[in-house]
Amino acid sequence: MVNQAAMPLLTPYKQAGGKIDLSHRVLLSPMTRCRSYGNVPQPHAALYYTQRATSGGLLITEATGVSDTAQGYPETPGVWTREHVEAWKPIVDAVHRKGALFICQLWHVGRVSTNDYQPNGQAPISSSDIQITPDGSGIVYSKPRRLRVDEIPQIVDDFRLAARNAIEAGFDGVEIHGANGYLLEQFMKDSSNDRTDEYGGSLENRCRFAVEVIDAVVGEIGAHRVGIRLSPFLDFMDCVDSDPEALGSYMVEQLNKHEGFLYCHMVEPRMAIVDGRRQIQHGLLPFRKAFKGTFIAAGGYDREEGNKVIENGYTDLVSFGRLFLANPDLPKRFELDAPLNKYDRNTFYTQDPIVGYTDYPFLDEDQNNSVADA
Ligand SMILES: Cc1cc2nc3c(=O)[nH]c(=O)nc-3n(C[C@H](O)[C@H](O)[C@H](O)COP(=O)(O)O)c2cc1C
Repeated sequence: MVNQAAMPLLTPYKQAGGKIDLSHRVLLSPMTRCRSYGNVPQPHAALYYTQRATSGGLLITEATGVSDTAQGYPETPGVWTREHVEAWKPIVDAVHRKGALFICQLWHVGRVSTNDYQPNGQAPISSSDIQITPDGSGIVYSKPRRLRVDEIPQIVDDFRLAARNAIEAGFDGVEIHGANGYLLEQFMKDSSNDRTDEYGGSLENRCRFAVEVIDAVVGEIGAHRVGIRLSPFLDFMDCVDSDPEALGSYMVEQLNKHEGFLYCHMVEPRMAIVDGRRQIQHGLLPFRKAFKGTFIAAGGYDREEGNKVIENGYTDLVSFGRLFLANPDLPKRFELDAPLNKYDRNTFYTQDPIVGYTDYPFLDEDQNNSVADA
């Protein structure tokens, strides 16, 4: 039998002088699951996350709201009230009992929302009043309201307090959601930011809000507990930048100013079709090279591609989204090169506490062995 335990994804990783000390490099990507009724994390989340927790693993939570204006999807969790903190505690404890690190992703949707999700039915807030163009999916996001300069410190402070709350709930750190077209990106990218004040125009100005959030969160809980997720190449939610390399590089420079920053987590450009096959474009190398700390790559990875990018040093760690959603024992399956459960898109964002959430099957032990020996 081949000794597959030595495969690159399953080798340990230890961050020099930092918190990350892992037995393998197969991370759970942050994934919104819409099962936190009334924004309160539920006991079924403890089962979902512990199913995916391993000793020496690292999990990132679904995006978690920093305030009552941060919402744009049904039943997503928050971390801005005492009730939220108390509800997270047993979930975090359960994951820790399995020996995994657990990071809370902090989120503000900005304009990816409708008035129905907002307090008093007000308009969602954003960097501008540019509405997301309806894409035929049936969802129409509301026209946002441009934040005034004097309102921005309050939003920055919401991130700071949410980070403090996450630490109080027991999380090992936070990941600032600076990706996928949400509020931080609405400021960073030039398609969604038409401001003419100090938060718009130049790259430095467009990144000012994100940098203020990073600085405030680092000031509150320490750089060693703060990571960030960025997706300079993506065009989700109409957020596109005309120079993604410059944007990503500028942000990495800002992170490097914080000695011991927890990690930089970046999402690949969209998959390209090459010779009829979907391929990852591997656009993150310049950022990986420039960033001084732990680097996480995400977006389209599987066992083969994940092993490749660890082996050639393209990244330190890889996060897996849909494959981990559907395969609670993903590291085990990778180890055995076992077949994977298929994910069901129809239940990604539904509210059932079990179906499509905690009912994806684990490998049966006998099947494990036969696959490993094959
Ligand atoms: C159901 C679902 C929910 C997601 N929610 C989030 C989220 O809350 N925060 C985030 O940064 N990305 C989110 N993503 C993106 C994933 O983290 C990941 O980047 C994406 O699925 C690509 O990786 P994959 O090919 O491994 O699935 C979500 C993806 C899916 C499928």
